[in-house]
Amino acid sequence: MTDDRKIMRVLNGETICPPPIWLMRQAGRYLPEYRETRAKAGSFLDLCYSPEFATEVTLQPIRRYGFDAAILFSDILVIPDALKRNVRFTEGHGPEMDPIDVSGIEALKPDAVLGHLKPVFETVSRLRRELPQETTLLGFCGAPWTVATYMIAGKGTPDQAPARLFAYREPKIFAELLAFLADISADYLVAQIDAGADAVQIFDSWAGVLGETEFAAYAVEPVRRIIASVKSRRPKARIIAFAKGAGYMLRDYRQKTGADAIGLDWSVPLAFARELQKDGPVQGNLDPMRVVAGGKALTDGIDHILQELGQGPLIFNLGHGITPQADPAHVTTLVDRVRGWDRTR
Ligand SMILES: Cc1c2[nH]c(c1CCC(=O)O)Cc1[nH]c(c(CCC(=O)O)c1C)Cc1[nH]c(c(CCC(=O)O)c1C)Cc1[nH]c(c(C)c1CCC(=O)O)C2
Repeated sequence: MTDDRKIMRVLNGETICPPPIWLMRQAGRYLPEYRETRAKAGSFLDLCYSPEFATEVTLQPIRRYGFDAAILFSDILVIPDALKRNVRFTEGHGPEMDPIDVSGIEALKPDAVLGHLKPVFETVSRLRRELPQETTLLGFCGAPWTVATYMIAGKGTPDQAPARLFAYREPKIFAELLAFLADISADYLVAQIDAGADAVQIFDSWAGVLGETEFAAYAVEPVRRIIASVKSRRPKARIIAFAKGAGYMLRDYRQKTGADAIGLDWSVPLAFARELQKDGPVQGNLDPMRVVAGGKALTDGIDHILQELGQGPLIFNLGHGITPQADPAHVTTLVDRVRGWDRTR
């Protein structure tokens, strides 16, 4: 019997025409209904830890656009929050937390993490009950490198220099931090899968600031460790790995990490993406600014991706998260255009 979840079929290597679609950050501030629920929920973390509100905002983009996947509403920084790093999201500042040092890393304990994240698993279970059967439910976590960059700087910085510097000065303790984060992230993903997630995505949003040697040690190795751990326990788990900005270093990223599909940002040339697609499914890679611009910038960008990648296993997505300025009507145009694509035309 064929699986009616199209995204799961693509993750298993099938080519589907037109390709299934979801958007990174599809639940978010560009939607008026999100802003309304967000205002009711209290702080951003309150929203993440409220199964009722988190379920509601996850479902909002599914109701509006009928995307082929719903992504659990949460944040990659719930892991440092569960590690008691005093994470806060203040209006206009982006995420902040207490910066960690060597002694702070040595004192980290995994024990209370999964207990703290119980409301997230409750959200996943509710979602699986409420979603249409054909909608793939995606769980996620941040890649250890990306999570560590925020933990060390205590915030996002333009090129995450504090974490790069820390890694050069303290390579041993830094590697220990990444291995620690990899192990709790693997447990976290397994718990999401057990609660009802069909597949999971690992977000390495800051992979692109790493040099070659560091990419191997800090981006590839910890993600490989997570995937090996998850797959040893849940062999049917399907995993998408998204290393933003990694460029040519993606050439053997799938093989080296064991990911089923790889996410591509918009800077990846489509000819190179086609090479990567010979080894398995790819996901991406429309520039989110094309969705803000609309018009010909939007439709040309969509058509180019469909022409170049539509003959192989593709999950249509953006190359990074949709931004608050995007017009919800442009998203309708995007979804209609992808769904209306006919490769024989
Ligand atoms: C680096 C990163 C973070 N969080 C995430 C990443 C990796 C992906 C990426 O690179 O975008 C992942 C994330 N964050 C959020 C989701 C929800 C699911 C979805 O994709 O719809 C997911 C998958 C909600 C969110 N996470 C955040 C918001 C906006 C906060 C709000 O609503 O007030 C949302 C909807 C806050 C957040 N969280 C983070 C930042 C840097 C910010 C501030 C930037 C911003 O405001 O857009 C950390």
